[in-house]
Amino acid sequence: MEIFKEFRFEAAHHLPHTPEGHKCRRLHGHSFRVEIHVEGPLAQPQGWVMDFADLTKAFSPIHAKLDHYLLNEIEGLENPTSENLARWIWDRLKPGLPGLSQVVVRETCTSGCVYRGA
Ligand SMILES: Nc1nc2c(c(=O)[nH]1)N=C([C@H](O)[C@H](O)COP(=O)(O)OP(=O)(O)OP(=O)(O)O)CN2
Ligand SMILES: [Zn+2]
Repeated sequence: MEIFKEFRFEAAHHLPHTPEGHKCRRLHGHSFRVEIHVEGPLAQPQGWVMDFADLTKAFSPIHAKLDHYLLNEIEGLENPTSENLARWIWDRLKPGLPGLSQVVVRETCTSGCVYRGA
């Protein structure tokens, strides 16, 4: 069984490796949405994989590092594409959340990335 929780944060970024004149080379912002998925058996008698509140606790320090920051200034996010951000989040969550199965980053309503650890 797999559960997920969605989190939101506001942040600015620019993509320094895009060609001259590319719109994403300019500083701009997004209302990012991040889904954290965890897979595992149903614990009994609770009848859940894990408490959604524990997902919130696990994501909370990461949220604090991202929300209302310029992502390019965060160590490891100097090139903050959706792909790099998804992997950055995964690397920080996985040690404390062994059942982590998927990180989804949505940059806009129509663009995003799914990372499953490889
Ligand atoms: N593979 C990736 N491509 C792009 C990324 C990325 O992280 N990974 N990021 C961007 C920009 O950050 C941009 O802000 C989002 O891209 P895009 O979907 O092109 O934005 P729009 O909402 O303007 O798209 P339209 O659907 O064309 O309006 C670019 N590419
Ligand atoms: Zn962008």
